[in-house]
Amino acid sequence: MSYNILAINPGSTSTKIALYKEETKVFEKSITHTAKELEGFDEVLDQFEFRKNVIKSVINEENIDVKALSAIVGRGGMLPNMKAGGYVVNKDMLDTFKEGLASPHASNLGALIAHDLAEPLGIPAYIYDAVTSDELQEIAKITGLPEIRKQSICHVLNMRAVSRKIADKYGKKYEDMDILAAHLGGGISLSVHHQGRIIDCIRDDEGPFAPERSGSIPMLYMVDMCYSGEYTKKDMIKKLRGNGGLKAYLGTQDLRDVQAMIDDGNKQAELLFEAQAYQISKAVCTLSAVLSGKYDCIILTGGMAYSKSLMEKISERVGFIAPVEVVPGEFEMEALAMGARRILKGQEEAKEYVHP
Ligand SMILES: Nc1ncnc2c1ncn2[C@@H]1O[C@H](COP(=O)(O)OP(=O)(O)OP(=O)(O)O)[C@@H](O)[C@H]1O
Ligand SMILES: CCCC(=O)O
Repeated sequence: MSYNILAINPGSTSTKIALYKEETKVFEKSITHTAKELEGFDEVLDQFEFRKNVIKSVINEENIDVKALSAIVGRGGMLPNMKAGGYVVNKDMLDTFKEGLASPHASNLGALIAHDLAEPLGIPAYIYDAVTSDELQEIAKITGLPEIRKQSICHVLNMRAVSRKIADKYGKKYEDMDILAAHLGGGISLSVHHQGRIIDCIRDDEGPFAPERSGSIPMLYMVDMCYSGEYTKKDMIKKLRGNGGLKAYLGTQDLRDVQAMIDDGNKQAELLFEAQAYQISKAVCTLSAVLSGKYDCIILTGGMAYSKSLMEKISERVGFIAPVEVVPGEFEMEALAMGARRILKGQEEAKEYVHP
């Protein structure tokens, strides 16, 4: 039996769509959404019809025979109570989104749209390796306040996909490797993979600043800003995700622009580039303690991993821990489709989501 899988990935500034026939990508398209296009939507879930129509247009343009689809898989969002791997999009999951129990994130639309498109076709809708998949060991969940338990949030989908690729390269099973991975995209997160499980992570709000995110800030400054009366909660969250990091300093979240600024002699851009490498390296070193420095490798992935100079600066600082593997870009569409394929082939069981 051959499987045709449609993968959809709603991101903060784009919607990606891909069709896989078995392991082969038939096409992939990324539709960029301008800030102006999205500014009319108050909440992420308000973008449902807009994003769905974008996907439907691509389906029409690419002449996809939807009747031949075996399943639709969406990127999993900020749902509570998730483990890594695949889930069937069920009623409990849809209710959880509709009741606003998932923090806002564009990927929340993945499940909703996948379900809406799959239901009339009588095929399953899945999500895979959701952002909030949480398999942290107990000790990693402790914070300094008893009322706050750390919840895992990281680029699970890409970091697990790249880790599997590196395991292949090493001729080993992913489940037999100890890997420290850093996803360096518009947002940055890092994770420790031990026996196929992410047992600790550095979330995007507790680590390095990123092209469009503030990363961690000494907390007393944040408390002062929150209570200054100048900012709403929404403003503050936008500083954390969307308007922080390189963008806040230099007006661009594109590392290539920053590199061009440096070439033009911009000293602030140079300092920020150094600081970006410095903070990422410190985060890698922090996580290195989780497995007492014993890692098969460190993986640097995501869009920023295309920057040779950034990779050299980080490798110089962290290479003493383990070999550094640079895997530029992201493999999220492939990871979604291959996850769904494993489920369809019976190699992996899709979990049933339970309302929290
Ligand atoms: N060839 C390149 N050289 C240097 N930097 C690059 C290159 N290509 C992309 N980047 C940088 O990578 C960053 C975006 O990475 P990526 O595309 O992985 O992020 P995203 O998908 O928007 O967000 P996220 O990965 O957080 O979901 C940007 O700063 C971009 O400028
Ligand atoms: C760190 C959460 C994942 C994302 O921002 O895409």
